[in-house]
Amino acid sequence: MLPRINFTETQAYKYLSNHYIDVAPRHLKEMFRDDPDRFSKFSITFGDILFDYSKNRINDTTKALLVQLARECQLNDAIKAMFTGEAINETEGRAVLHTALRNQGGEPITVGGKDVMTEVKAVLAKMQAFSRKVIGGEWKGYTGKAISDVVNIGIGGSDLGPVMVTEALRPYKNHLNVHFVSNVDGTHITETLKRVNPETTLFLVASKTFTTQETMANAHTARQWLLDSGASPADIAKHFVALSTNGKAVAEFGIDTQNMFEFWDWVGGRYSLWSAIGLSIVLSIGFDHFEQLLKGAHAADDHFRNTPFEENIPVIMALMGIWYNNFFEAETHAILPYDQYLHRFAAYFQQGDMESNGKYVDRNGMPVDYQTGPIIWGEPGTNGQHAFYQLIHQGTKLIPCDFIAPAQTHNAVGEHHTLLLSNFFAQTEALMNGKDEDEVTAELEAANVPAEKIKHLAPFKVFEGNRPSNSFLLKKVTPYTLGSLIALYEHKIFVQGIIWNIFSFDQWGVELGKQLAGKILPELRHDDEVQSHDASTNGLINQFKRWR
Ligand SMILES: O=P(O)(O)OC[C@H]1O[C@@](O)(CO)[C@@H](O)[C@@H]1O
Repeated sequence: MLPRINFTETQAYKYLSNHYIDVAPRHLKEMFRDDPDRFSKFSITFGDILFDYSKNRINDTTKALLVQLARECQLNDAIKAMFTGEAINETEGRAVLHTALRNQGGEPITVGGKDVMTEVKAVLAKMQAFSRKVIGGEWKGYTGKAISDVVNIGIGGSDLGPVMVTEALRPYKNHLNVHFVSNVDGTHITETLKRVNPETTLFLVASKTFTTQETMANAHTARQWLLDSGASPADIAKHFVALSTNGKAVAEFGIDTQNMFEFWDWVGGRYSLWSAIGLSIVLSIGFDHFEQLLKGAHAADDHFRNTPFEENIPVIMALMGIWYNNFFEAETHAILPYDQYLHRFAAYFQQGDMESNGKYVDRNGMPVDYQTGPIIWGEPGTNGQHAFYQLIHQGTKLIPCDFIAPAQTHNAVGEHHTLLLSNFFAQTEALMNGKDEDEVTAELEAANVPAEKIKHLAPFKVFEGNRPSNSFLLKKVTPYTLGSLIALYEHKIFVQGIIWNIFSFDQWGVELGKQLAGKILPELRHDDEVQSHDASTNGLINQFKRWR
């Protein structure tokens, strides 16, 4: 069982609350001026990843107190509980073992007295064998042609991870075209089916529960599309495989369970890309690269499990986030990858973080009286600079940012990468240093702006600075480094959930909307006016009926 500690009642929290009063007014510019070792002190190199957290509003005391907070919240015990398969997802009575999916250590990991590594390895072998047949052209469609296109039908954790990884690792992709359909909006499946040939298309129905409304609707539409194209029911097996924990529902859909790639209840949907849900990744980049992704994640697991908190990247990431979330009252956290291939990285962690820690009830079942999970958002740089950086630089909200960039690009054209990286370095420097009134005035004078205009203009051109950021510099985005980076973020989320005394691995909050949609659906299947809801919902539904 996970500890039940209210972090706001710990000694560390009390010290941090007082410390905040001292350190909050200090400017990062002064902190760097007063401590020449600041960068070396507050950065960690982990393989080909440099994590620089020196541009945070902290000093040695802050770091020590935050680490003490982690200790007082018994984080070590919680880490052991997760890695050893304890049922830490207590409301669902499940272990949380996405780490087992990428375990390279060879040691057994038991759930319910059974070593799960046997099954994990068996499914990986099945994925490897299957992908070889599809990529190699041995797997044929109903007219005897090789597969050219793969369509992953899934949503949430059965979509976002595969999308993010296949996009991030585009430089490693093979000849197969991989498509993703997630939304129940008919546009998504319609626009995708326009682009593929039924004879050479393989559908992956990706659903842990195999009951998700959107996925089942899209899968049935795809199945009908195949039949309408001339395939027989017997041909379904050539064009559909299932990625699921629910063999019964897979069989009921009409997919041969021989064509099912299994995973297990101890794999959370938003932590499932390492499992059979990752089959679209394997088909896109090949099993060997997928294995590198797993190995990179395992290396991060090792780092997280065996490194003292002071030098532990996920722990430091988490504690920085708690410092802003619970002491500076920041409400969001921006993830800004300076790498176009990582354009879905922030979206992936919107689910990963917000579905894990968007909770208001603590592990005792009581409403919390402090802030829990932040709002995660972000877009690639440099595009964000032309969209929302105005607010980050000069808005009234404090927005802690993670900047991520590769030292080496996969597309060395002209000096594009140098231009990109110059912006990557400049943005965190600008956020930290800002530009004071003297500097603004000097610039305007140098530009021969008349004094009375300078007086009027200067306030709008001053940047307060002192706006915090983390920087992740990767040597290159490869399957291995990407695997490590994703796992580092996963463990950050875990650490924050432990300290906030919440359960990070269930998601009861997604159920009510689904439940109500299930009640409204039959009301939309006829044209009679509805009066069964509040005036707004009735009004909306009835106008919809008049207009459709
Ligand atoms: O994989 P499946 O069972 O179809 O669930 C899809 C997604 O739906 C949820 O919102 C849970 O209902 C996410 O947690 C999950 O990743």
